[in-house]
Amino acid sequence: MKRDEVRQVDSIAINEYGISGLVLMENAGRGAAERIAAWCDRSDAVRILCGPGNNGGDGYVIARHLELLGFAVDLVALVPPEKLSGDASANAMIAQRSGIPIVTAESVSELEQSIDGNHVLVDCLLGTGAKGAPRGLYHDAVRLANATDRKRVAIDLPTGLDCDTGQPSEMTFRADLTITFVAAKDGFQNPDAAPFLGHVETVGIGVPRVLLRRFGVV
Ligand SMILES: NC(=O)C1=CN([C@@H]2O[C@H](COP(=O)(O)OP(=O)(O)OC[C@H]3O[C@@H](n4cnc5c(N)ncnc54)[C@H](O)[C@@H]3O)[C@@H](O)[C@H]2O)[C@H](O)CC1
Ligand SMILES: [K+]
Repeated sequence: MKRDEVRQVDSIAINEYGISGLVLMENAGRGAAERIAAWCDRSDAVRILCGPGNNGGDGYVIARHLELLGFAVDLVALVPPEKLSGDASANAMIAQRSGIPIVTAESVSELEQSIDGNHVLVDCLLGTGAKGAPRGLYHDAVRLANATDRKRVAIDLPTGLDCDTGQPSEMTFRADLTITFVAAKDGFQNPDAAPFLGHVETVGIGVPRVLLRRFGVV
């Protein structure tokens, strides 16, 4: 699917079918957590890097469900939870109230302290809302994450990869596993994307079959 199509699925599910965005985010995050749990060792500590939007919001849901599955998990917020909005803000609040460890990292030095070689790293930095190559702190977060030797998971798509063309930017999260929502993105067919996607798995988010049919997903 194209970026715009998958974003339409999201808004049609909410506006035409009346499914709350929170339900979509919960389904996305729970499904992603279950795939990460199946792919990691229970002994792996997992650190989720959260960006400014709903891709970051997914990260707060993933954290809650990974903890329920028995993993040691924490979050690095590149935007303080209180500055988030909408569904991302709601789930950041829930994670905070659930006592899931969250550190904010708003500088490169803070990032350097939190992105280390001891955790499986999950990229919830930028998703389908990204435009162009990761800028500023997001560029640094991808650089630091790629420099560790631990396993890396991308949520929805690797930060830095163009959703529709599959063209990697000069700083693209190099995932071993990519968990994408609703359907694989058109750009995933580009051979240049393969080193950054790793193994790709698709997770459904609960939108009705009739809506998936409208977009040719089923
Ligand atoms: N139906 C679905 O597929 C669902 C998807 N979900 C998740 O939501 C994200 C898309 O969320 P959105 O808030 O629209 O965008 P992002 O999270 O990607 O954040 C965009 C945000 O980031 C800033 N930004 C944009 N480009 C750059 C850049 N090059 N460098 C730095 N910063 C950038 C800008 O502020 C943008 O506003 C989707 O991927 C899924 O993960 C739902 O959770 C469930 C349903
Ligand atoms: K991502």
